[in-house]
Amino acid sequence: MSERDDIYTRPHESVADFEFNSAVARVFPDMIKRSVPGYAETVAMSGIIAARYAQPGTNLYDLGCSLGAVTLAMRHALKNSDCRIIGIDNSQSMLERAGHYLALDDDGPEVDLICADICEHPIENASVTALNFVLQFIEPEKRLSLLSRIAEATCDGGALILSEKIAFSDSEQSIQDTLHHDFKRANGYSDLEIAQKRSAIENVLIPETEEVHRDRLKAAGFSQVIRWYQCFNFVSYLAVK
Ligand SMILES: Nc1ncnc2c1ncn2[C@@H]1O[C@H](C[S@+](CC[C@H]([NH3+])C(=O)[O-])CC(=O)[O-])[C@@H](O)[C@H]1O
Ligand SMILES: O=C(O)C(=O)Cc1ccccc1
Repeated sequence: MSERDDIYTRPHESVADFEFNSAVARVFPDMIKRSVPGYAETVAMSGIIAARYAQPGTNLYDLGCSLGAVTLAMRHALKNSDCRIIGIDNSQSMLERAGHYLALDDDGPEVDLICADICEHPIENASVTALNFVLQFIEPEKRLSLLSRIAEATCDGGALILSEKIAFSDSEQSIQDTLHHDFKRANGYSDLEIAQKRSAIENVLIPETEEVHRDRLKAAGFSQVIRWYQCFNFVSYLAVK
């Protein structure tokens, strides 16, 4: 169903900043699977975690839902619940495709797909929120306010699943970068594709260290933060209110 990601195969004189446009939406499942180590596990376990932390009569959010992979995992994991699942993304191209995937697989609780900026859209009555590889694309100065609004909207005992590409403060950075690039190469990306994608995301995907993430999650109002998954420089945290 998804086409192969060939967006950076040809040489570009100057590489434009990466954006979630229709060309990216078209190849997205292939792109994310070949670019993010552990992506499939992160999505599947987000469903398992959501089922554990969901509370009756609440909302489950998938913020920056793209094609709705986590939305679908939550819906499968919560088949007989009265929760509402809300997927939000500001890319119309992504949401249109998410709508098709959801229509093909409509078993489980109701899902709303909303085209909006997650930094602006209200979040309310949440028990579980997934922010899966999205905070890294939000301007750093807006990140605390988004996480604080999520924490504020989350009921006691509710949770945030935060998945991110992270940065390291020491020599671990170059080891993790090398292994990540080896992963991409093993998945069929050429050195040119890897280099051009790296320039495209340089100014838009801004990773931070684990320490910054943990301190900010606490400052936002979450009482406990655990790292439940890591594959190279891609990490997933569970933050419980
Ligand atoms: N301000 C914003 N408001 C709304 N959406 C945004 C914003 N900024 C970026 N996005 C959206 O966040 C998504 C990031 S992809 C998430 C993968 C998904 N979670 C998955 O588990 O498959 C991750 C990646 O491509 O590395 C894109 O769909 C953007 O349009
Ligand atoms: O970090 C990278 O090198 C990536 O390619 C991650 C990524 C995956 C999908 C869209 C944008 C960035």
